[in-house]
Amino acid sequence: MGVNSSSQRLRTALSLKGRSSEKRKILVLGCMGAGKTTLCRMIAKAANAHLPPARLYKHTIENNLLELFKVKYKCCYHVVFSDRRNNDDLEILSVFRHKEDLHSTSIAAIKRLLKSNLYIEIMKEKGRILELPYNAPYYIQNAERILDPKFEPTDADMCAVYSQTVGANYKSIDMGVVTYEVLELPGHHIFRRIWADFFDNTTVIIFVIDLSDLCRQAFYNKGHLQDKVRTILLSVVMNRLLNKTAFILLFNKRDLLEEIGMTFNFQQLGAGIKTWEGAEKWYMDQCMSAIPPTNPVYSHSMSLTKKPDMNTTLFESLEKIFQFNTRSIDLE
Ligand SMILES: Nc1nc2c(ncn2[C@@H]2O[C@H](COP(=O)(O)OP(=O)(O)OP(=O)(O)O)[C@@H](O)[C@H]2O)c(=O)[nH]1
Ligand SMILES: [Mg+2]
Repeated sequence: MGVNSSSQRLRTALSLKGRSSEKRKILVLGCMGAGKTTLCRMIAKAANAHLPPARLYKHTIENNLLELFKVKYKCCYHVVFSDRRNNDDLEILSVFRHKEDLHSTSIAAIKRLLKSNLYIEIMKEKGRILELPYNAPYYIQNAERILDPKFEPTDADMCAVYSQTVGANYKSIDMGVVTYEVLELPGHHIFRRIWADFFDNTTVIIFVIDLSDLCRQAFYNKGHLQDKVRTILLSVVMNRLLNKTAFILLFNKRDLLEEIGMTFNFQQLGAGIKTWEGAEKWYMDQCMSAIPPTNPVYSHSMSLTKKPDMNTTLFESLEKIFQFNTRSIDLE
């Protein structure tokens, strides 16, 4: 998807006539790590709104890479590797605090670990798949470049990065007569308690859902992850401040569902579901059924980082919602 065609589509969606100095609020909600910040960044980019310069992402990207090895260390500190050097290297990284520049000792340790077959060894020893930080394979593939002292973050790096949103991530998109306020609220449960404080006058809620949850064993522990997203969604839609709000359910990380789902056992879901496509449909139906018939709702399944086909999906829905909204305002 070219940025220009995205910009055009988003501008069409947003450029409907409004009253002078009218504000329209788009609230972006969803669980932790679902992809809300990634989405807001893409909307801002398509709207040519101001984005922080790439160099400001450098430190966080390096920390994401380091985190990969810190998690490994926590998961396997008692495992004795065939190459004892691996333990020493993991130990070096576990105590390293990244302040300004990556230390040469840490860079050397990461490079050695990357050359080893550490992942395979850990999985063999532990007999289970590790919970790795978001986009671990991306960081492994791009580690050499990220470790280079002259490293400059690319667009793809900024898409892959994860840093938990604290407070609110706010973008104001000025279209002349109408200003769109895009507000992401953090997904951690501590912050979910205060979501409702931000519900008044919301035109659209974009609720982002991580499809790759379907490939996590925790999803199949009844009452835990499986019902979590639907329960959160239900508590949102039941709020009376949102009885006229339109919903867009954005099922994200389809790339991961497809990749991991190829070999995952979905029969645990029951209802004869065997494929990742079947699981996806089941999940989408479950979540859609949480929205009352009185609220306009659209749903889309996509991968924000791999194939962000927002032209035919998200922006189309926004266009329809704003058209409907403008008509109902005119009728009043
Ligand atoms: N593989 C894959 N990764 C994605 C996709 N969308 C987002 N991510 C990654 O998922 C991680 C979390 O994304 P964020 O957008 O920061 O998540 P968030 O919903 O804002 O999370 P909180 O702010 O903690 O509530 C990041 O590392 C993203 O790069 C996708 O479609 N596919
Ligand atoms: Mg966020």
